[in-house]
Formats: sequence, structure tokens, C-alpha cells
Amino acid sequence: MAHFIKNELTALGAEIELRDLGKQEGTDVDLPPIVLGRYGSDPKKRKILVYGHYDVQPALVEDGWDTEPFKLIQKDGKLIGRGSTDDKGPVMGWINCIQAHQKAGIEFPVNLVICFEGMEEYGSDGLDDLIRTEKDKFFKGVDATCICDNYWLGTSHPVLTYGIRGCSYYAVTVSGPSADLHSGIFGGMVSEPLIDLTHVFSKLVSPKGKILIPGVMDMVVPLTPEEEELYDDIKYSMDDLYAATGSKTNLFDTEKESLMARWRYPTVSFHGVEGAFSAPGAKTVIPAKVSGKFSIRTVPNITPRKLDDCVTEYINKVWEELGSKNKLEIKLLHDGMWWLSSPNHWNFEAAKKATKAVWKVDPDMTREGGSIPVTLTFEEELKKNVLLLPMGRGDDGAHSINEKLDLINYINGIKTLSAYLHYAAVEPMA
Ligand SMILES: C[C@H](N)C(=O)N[C@@H](Cc1c[nH]cn1)C(=O)O
Ligand SMILES: [Zn+2]
Ligand SMILES: [Zn+2]
Repeated sequence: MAHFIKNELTALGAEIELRDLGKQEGTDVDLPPIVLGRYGSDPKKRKILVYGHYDVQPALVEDGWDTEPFKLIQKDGKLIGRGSTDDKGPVMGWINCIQAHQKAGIEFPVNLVICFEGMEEYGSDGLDDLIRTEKDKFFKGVDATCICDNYWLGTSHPVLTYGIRGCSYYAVTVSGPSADLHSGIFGGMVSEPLIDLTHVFSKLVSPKGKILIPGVMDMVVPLTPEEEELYDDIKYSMDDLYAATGSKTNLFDTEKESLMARWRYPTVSFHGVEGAFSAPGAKTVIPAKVSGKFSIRTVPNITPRKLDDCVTEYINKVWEELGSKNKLEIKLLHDGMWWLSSPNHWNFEAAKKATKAVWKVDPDMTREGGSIPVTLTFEEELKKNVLLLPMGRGDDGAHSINEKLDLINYINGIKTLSAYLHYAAVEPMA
């Protein structure tokens, strides 16, 4: 993907370099390179930094896809395939902006600074360091940043986003016997790692979503009446949630509570268990070692290190109380910070005008429940405003099966990104 993007952009006249990041920590695996680029160097024009990622979540046909996930298809007005909305589609969108200007013979309105990474879905390994090293070199003089890597809330109304949650991802490993055992022979005679792990997991969060880890909720900033009011005007209905999840499995009955749970409160999610029997059939095995993966989406003012302390201390206490002779290990796999800004900035004004020009409606101002670890780093290091300008819809199935991007969102998305650059070129900075 990095080489593909480099070739596409180079053919359009951009100056591109692939920045090597070395090995992934603790492994012998090469990190995917960061694509850094520049398109235009007119000192009279503003410098706009655009960020996206070319890595994607894993996908297998066996997960339930109707088509081969890594072969993009176009059907019924949708582009279907892994990465269509998250985030290969939007990355292509930026490239298409340049192409469209060239084909139409329209001068490009800004100097574009490009940063496309390949580790976003694993906590943006290596990118924070690169931004810190390059803030006064490659990123020098950037006037504002635009990230196209999240989604509308629903399916019909465009949004601009001024906040995201962070994500701390943990693995809890329980190990005991030196190899998997026959459950008929040894069941009842030994402590089973998967039973212990299930016990620990059951103590982290209630089925209604209440976080049971002491100290986590204490770090959450209290809701003010002013903030609560902001939820009243958001165009989102429970039907949007039912449609996007294909179910009525909602934890809350109102839009406001549901959005607050997604935007301003932390959540614990369980992702899977490595080492457990998961194939079809009925294998009578006692797995010898299991790793349960869970993550906590974080919000203001949760700090990752304090969260790690709360998680570790609590799980160790639960483990001690259990009195198992198995071994337990807790590991943080990766983390990324939450980000909360204000949409009162010329960068957002430019995006509002662009959205109105293309979609003929004013965008809603939203926060995002997902995470883009590098957002805060760009804002803090470059000291310039960051805007999240999404292309896809809330029902695109990002991270799920049959991920799609509606063709109209792709085409109008390219127009919106282009129009944004034109407005960003001239919007008063005051
Ligand atoms: C919102 C963005 N497109 C996204 O999907 N981000 C991922 C990033 C992440 C963080 N930890 C692991 N992956 C997400 O929110 O899950
Ligand atoms: Zn993603
Ligand atoms: Zn993404």
C-alpha cells in the first residue's frame, strides 16, 4: 500500500518519501513505512496537513463476508471491501482531489503536506516519535490539519468532529498445565485457565456496561448543563442505531444516553480469547494457556498510566481472591489518547462551508467513539488546529464484515475535501 500510494502521488507530481520506522518493539518485524509527501511549495499559499492510514483491520471470508474482503467491488451504489471507508477510501479521496484539479485545469489552492501511516489500527506505533522529531522540519509551517478517518453519526447527515475517545488495549494471560489436556481425564483435577480467565473478565464490566474497575469513573469529567444541551440538536435516532447494528440490542433507550455512552463515557469491550478452542465442532480440550483481549475506550480526563494502575491493581486483587494456582500476566498491548477540541476555529469554518456547498446542509458537530491516536499528538506538537472531516456513514461496517463506502459519499467526499482546501486557503484566521 505504501508503495502504491507513493507511485500514485509521484505520478501526480508530489514529492514523496517513505520513512522507515525500524522494527516493531520486541519483534523482528519491520514496521510499515510512513508516507510523507508535499504537493505544492508556493510561499503565498497556506500549508494544510492531511492525515490518513493505509492499514486496515483483519478480514477473512470465514468471518461472514459476502465477497472476498480484499477485492474491492462496486455493487448497488456501494464500494465494498476492507478499508473502503476505514481508511483506504478517504486516502484515495485525497489523491483524487489532486487528480481532479489537474484534469479540470484548476490551480491547487494550498500547499498540501501529506502523512499517511500504516499502523493506525495498532496504536500508530512509531508515528508519535516521528511527529516530535519532524515538527520543526518536515511539518514546519503547517497552518492546520485535516483528518479524514471517521464516520457520520447516521446515514444521511454530514458531520464535522471535534472529539474522539482514546483506547488502551490489554491482554490478560492465564497459563497452567504445560500442554492442552483431555477434559475427561483431567477435568476436575486441575485449575482450568479459561475458567479463571472467565472469572476475571466477569469482574471488569457488568452486562449493562457498568465499569467495575475502581477509580476509572472517578477520572471522568462531570457533565455540565451546557454540554448536555449540545446533545439536543444532534440528528440521530435510535433507528440509526438499530440499522447500523442490525439489531435492537441497545443498552439505553434514548438517543442522548446512547450518544453520551459513545462519546463522553469510557467503555470496556471484550475482543477475543487467544488459545481457546474456537473452531466449529466439540473438541473436549482444556486449553493450557489463554489470553483474553479487552480494551477500554478513554475520555477526558483519564490518563493512560493512571488507568494502567487501576486495571493492574484491580485484576491482581481479583486474582488473589480467586486463589488459583495458575499464573496470570497482564500486558498493555497499545494505547492512544483521547482528544477534545472546539469547533470554533477557521479550520472548522472552512469545512462547514465546504460541506454546505456539496451536501446543501449545515453539518452537525459531533464527537467520535472510536480512536485516532495521533490526533492529539498533531495538535500538541504542531500547535495548530485539527479537524476531523469524515467521508463515510455510520452504517459503513468499519471493522465489521461487508465494509462499504457509498459511492455518493466517495464522490461527494472528494468534492468536500477539495472544497475544504479552497475555503481553508482563504478563510480569515482570526
Ligand atoms: C476511527 C478510526 N477509523 C479507527 O477505526 N480507529 C481505531 C484505532 C485503534 C485504536 N486502538 C486500536 N485501533 C479504533 O478506534 O479502534
Ligand atoms: Zn479502524
Ligand atoms: Zn481508521
